[in-house]
Amino acid sequence: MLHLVGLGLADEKDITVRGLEIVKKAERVYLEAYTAVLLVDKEKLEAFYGRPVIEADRELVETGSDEILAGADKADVAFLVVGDPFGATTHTDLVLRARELNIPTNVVPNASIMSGIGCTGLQLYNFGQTVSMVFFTENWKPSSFYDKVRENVQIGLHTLVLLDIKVKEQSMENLARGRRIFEPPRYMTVAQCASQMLETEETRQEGVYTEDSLAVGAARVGAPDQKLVVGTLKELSTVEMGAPLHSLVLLGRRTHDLERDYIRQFAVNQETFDASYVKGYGASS
Ligand SMILES: C[S@@+](CC[C@H](N)C(=O)[O-])C[C@H]1O[C@@H](n2cnc3c(N)ncnc32)[C@H](O)[C@@H]1O
Repeated sequence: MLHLVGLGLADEKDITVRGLEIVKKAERVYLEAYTAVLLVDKEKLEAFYGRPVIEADRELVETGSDEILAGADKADVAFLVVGDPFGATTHTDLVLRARELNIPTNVVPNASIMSGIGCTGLQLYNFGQTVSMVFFTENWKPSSFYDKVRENVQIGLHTLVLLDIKVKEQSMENLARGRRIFEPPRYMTVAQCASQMLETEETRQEGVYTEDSLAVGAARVGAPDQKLVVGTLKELSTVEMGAPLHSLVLLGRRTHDLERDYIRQFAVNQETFDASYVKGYGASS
C-alpha cells in the first residue's frame, strides 16, 4: 500500500501517532522535499522515526514515480509530505498513478499552512482564493496572482499568499551544460513578497491594493519561535522575520472587530495600523 503521511508544520514531533506507526513499519520511506520543508534536518527525522528516509525531489516524484511505487502492491511504502498531503500542493497525481497500477492508497492527514494560518487570528471562513508568489527575475515577473487577489479584494476577503521555495535548482549555465550542480536553496521572505506585490501594482496600476494596504506576515507557523507581524505592505517590504518558511496574508476589507483586535497586537506600528485600518477596513459586507 502507498501511504501519504502528513508531517505537520514544524518539526519531527508533529507527525501523528497513526503516521508514525506507518513510518515504523513501512519498507521504504520517502520525504517530499521540494514544495515545503520542515524546520529540522532529515537526520533529525531519521533519528526520531528510527528509519532511513529517502529524499524525493521534484524529478523523482514527477518523472520517476514508478520507483516510489515499485512493490507497493505487496509492501507498505510511506510518502511523507510536510504539512498535509492534500494541503496547498496536492499529490493527487501520485495517487492516480498508484490507482492505475492497482496499488491501494491510504492518506494520513495533518495540519497544513492552509489551516495553521488561523494562528493570525484571521477567520479561515473569511479567506478567498490562495495564491502563490514566485521569485521574480529580471525578465520574468508573472502577475497572474494579481487577478486572483483582485477577485478576493472585490468581495472583501483575505488572501493567503504562499511563497516560492527553490530547492535543487540549476543555474541556466549548468542546465545548458548538463552539469548536475545545484544552487543553494532559497526561500522567499515576507519582505520580498511585499516588495514584489508593490512592484506588480506599480506595473499594472489597477488599484487592487496600495502601499498602505494592511497585511500579516507569518514565519515558522507552528514552531516555538513562530513570528507574526502586521503592517502596511510598505512596512512589511522591509520587515525582518528570520528563518523560513514564511507566508503573507493580505487583509480583506470585511475584517471583523475581533480579527482587528487580535492582529493589532502584532503591528509594526500601531499608529500606522490604526490610520490604515480606518481608511479601508471593517466593512461588514
Ligand atoms: C506549496 S506550500 C505546501 C504546503 C504544505 N503541503 C501544507 O499542507 O502546509 C509551501 C508554502 O507554504 C507556506 N508554509 C508552509 N509551512 C509554513 C510554515 N510553517 N510557516 C509559514 N509558512 C509556511 C510557505 O509559503 C511555503 O513556501
